[in-house]
This record gives sequence, C-alpha cells and structure tokens, in this order.
Amino acid sequence: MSGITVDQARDILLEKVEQINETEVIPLWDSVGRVIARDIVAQHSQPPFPRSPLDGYALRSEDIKHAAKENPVSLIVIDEVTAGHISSQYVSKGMAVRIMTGAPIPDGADCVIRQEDTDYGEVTVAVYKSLKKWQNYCFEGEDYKKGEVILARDTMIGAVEAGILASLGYDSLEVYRQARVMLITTGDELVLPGEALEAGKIYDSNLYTLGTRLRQWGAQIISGTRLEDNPYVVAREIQKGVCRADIVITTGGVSVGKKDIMHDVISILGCEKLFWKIEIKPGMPTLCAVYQGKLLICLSGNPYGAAVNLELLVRPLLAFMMRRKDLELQRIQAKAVGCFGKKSGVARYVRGYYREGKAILTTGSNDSGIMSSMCGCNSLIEIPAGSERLNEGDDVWTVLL
Ligand SMILES: Nc1nc2c(c(=O)[nH]1)N[C@H]1C(S)=C(S)[C@@H](COP(=O)(O)OP(=O)(O)OC[C@H]3O[C@@H](n4cnc5c(N)ncnc54)[C@H](O)[C@@H]3O)O[C@H]1N2
Ligand code: MOO
Repeated sequence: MSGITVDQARDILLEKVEQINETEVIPLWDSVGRVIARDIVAQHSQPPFPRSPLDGYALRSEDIKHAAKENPVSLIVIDEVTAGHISSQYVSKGMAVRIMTGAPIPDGADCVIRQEDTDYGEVTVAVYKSLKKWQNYCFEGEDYKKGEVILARDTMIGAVEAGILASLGYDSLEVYRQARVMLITTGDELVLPGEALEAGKIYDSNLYTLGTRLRQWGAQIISGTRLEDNPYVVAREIQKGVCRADIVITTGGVSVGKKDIMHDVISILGCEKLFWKIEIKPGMPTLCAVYQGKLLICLSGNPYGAAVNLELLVRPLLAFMMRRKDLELQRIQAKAVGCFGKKSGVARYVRGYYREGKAILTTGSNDSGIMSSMCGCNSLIEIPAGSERLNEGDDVWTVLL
C-alpha cells in the first residue's frame, strides 16, 4: 500500500478550498441550516412594552400592601386591556385595570395580581393578597434590548434562531450561499431509477446516496449526472460544469481495471493530481485532483466506499466552506459491542450504531459493495491500521454520522 492516511488526505483537501464569502437574501422559511452573514442587531426591544404574564389586574403594590383573604382591598376598575391592545388610562392610587396575559401594563401600575386572588370584580375588585413592587411584571426588553447583537454573523440558523429572527421582524435575511457541488456517477452498467433494468446493468444508487447526503448537509447539487465509461465524455462534462461548481465529485472508475477511466479524465483535463489511494478500507482507490482551481474528488464506485469517503473527506470540507461547525466530524470513544474478526492492515471503518457510550457492530456484511447493511447505522467504528481482531469490550473510536 503506497497511499496516505485519511487524516493526511483530509488535510490536503482542506488546503485547497476556501470559505464561501458570497451571500444571498433568502426567505426566513428556507433559512434553517443556513449561516447568517451579518450580525443581527435588534431594531426594537423584546418585549417592546412592559406586559402582563397573567390574567388579572394591573395595580399599584402600595395599594394592596395589607391585602389578605380576611382583609380584602377594594380598587376601582377603570379599564380593561387584552393582548394586542393598549389602555390609555393611568393607574392612580386606588385604581386597577383589568388585564389579560400578554397585554401592555398601563402606566402607573407596578404589578399584576392574578385573578384567582381577587373576586373577579368588573366595576370594583376585591384583592385578597399583597404583592411586591414589580411582581408579575414583565419588563420591556427583558428578553433582549434594542441595539443588542442578538445573533452573531456565522451563526447557523435552526428553529430557535428562525423564531428569534421572526421576533425581530425579519421575513428574509442575508446568508452565505451554499456550496455548489457537481455530482457525476460513472459506469456503463448504471441505469437510472425509472429506466428498464437490462441484463448486466444495475441501478445507479450512488447518485441518490451521495446526492441526498450532500443536500442534507446544505450543499446545492448543481448537476447530478450519470455518465458512461468514456473518459472524453466525463472530461467534457466536468469542463462544461466546473465554472459553476465549488467541488466536483465523481464515483467509479478509480481502480486499476480497463474501464477505470478517471485516471484518463484527469490527464485529458490536465488536472493537478493530489493523490491516488488512501490507506483506508473501504474506498482505498480514492483519487483527488485540482481542476481550474476546483477540487475534483473521485470516489470509488462501491456504494459503501463512496459513502464512507463522502463522510470522512467531503463533509469536513463542506463544514469549513459553509461555516457549518455542526458538520465537523465528531469522533467519540466507546466500548465495542460485538466483534470484528479480520485483521486490519489499513485503517478500517465498519458500520456501527452508537448509543450511550457503546459502539455496536452490525451483524451484516461490511463489504464495500453492500448497501443493505448500511441501513440504520449512525456511526463508523474505526479499526486502526495494524489491528488484530476487534473484541467485545475493546475501546474504540467512532465517527458519528
Ligand atoms: N485488480 C484489482 N481490482 C480492484 C482493486 C484492486 O486494487 N485491484 N481495488 C478494488 C477496490 S478496493 C475498489 S473500492 C474498487 C473500486 O472500483 P472503482 O472505483 O473503479 O469503481 P467501479 O469499478 O466503477 O465500481 C465498483 C463497484 O461499484 C458498483 N458501482 C459503481 N458505481 C455505482 C453506482 N453509481 N451505483 C451503484 N453501484 C455502483 C459497480 O458496478 C461495481 O460493482 O475496485 C476494486 N477492484
Ligand atoms: O477500497 Mo474498496 O471500497 O474496499 O472495496
């Protein structure tokens, strides 16, 4: 084996990409998973006015200082205010305003008594309990204040951030653009789902496994194409599309067979070759190059090999390019449950399920061409280069998917 390690491969690739600085304005509805390109400064305080947290009466705490069940204090009810409306009344000594949750507290009042502690009076109200000043009183700006940076640039938007942006009045916002990926699968044997399956052919699954995973990470697939094993056809397609893409990803044709055309493709295009072969199973023959300043990442055709290398190599690139810290690889230590019998000359990544400190090895096949045993896996268990068999209870590192 004359390859490089997967960590070396990742570092080489990371050096060839840049963070995306171009931005675009998108609707708030489409913003989850995108990254904010400007500090978001509050244009108003939240709440924008002091408001009641209860259904009850806004009043002056001084007036009910001695109120108790056996010593009710009677106040004159001068107005009623519900959420969405305002009372223009000033609450003076001996007065109260009937108020509902979320309504602005009128001037003069410094607390709100909940209605359960009164006789629910509409003209006058008997109050059965005392309150301290500012009790049950939500201050203007207690959530955030006008002028504060509420969400810093480079924050990824999730549901909570989308809600905060909505509370600030945004219905669209400026985010960094997505990474653009050109995805090509190669192989004379491939037909697209929906087409007839003739003898010797298989359906193209990589286009979907990789394409949907890339989309899940927030990348934009600018073209997803299946091509025949003809290096000129593949080279032409890359030549045509590369200017619109940040990265070109292909699968198939990277090994040593007669139709392993990607070696020819990179020489036809005159690419700068970065490496061929990584000391890893699966996906050992991965071939990487630079074409017109863009990374060309040629993954093995084997579905598991392609999927694993997409996780280990492409995901960290997208994390960096799109400022998506959540996409950075997360490796955690765990205790193996189950065992793996084969020796590993090179680093091996086997299908696993991680839960509560345990890395559970699946019982299905770990061969590179097998897809069905990938179902339900949420992690890749690392078996370091040079390992003997992996036994139950061994400490292992596992990469979360
Ligand atoms: N003599 C040797 N043969 C092979 C070696 C070797 O060192 N010496 N390496 C093996 C390893 S390891 C791998 S990995 C594969 C890599 O092959 P390629 O990347 O060239 O991929 P293909 O030959 O095109 O395909 C491999 C396999 O995967 C199927 N495939 C391809 N594309 C798709 C797709 N889009 N969807 C579903 N399945 C796909 C394809 O039909 C093949 O069965 O080479 C070994 N050989
Ligand atoms: O490197 Mo290959 O994907 O193991 O069969």
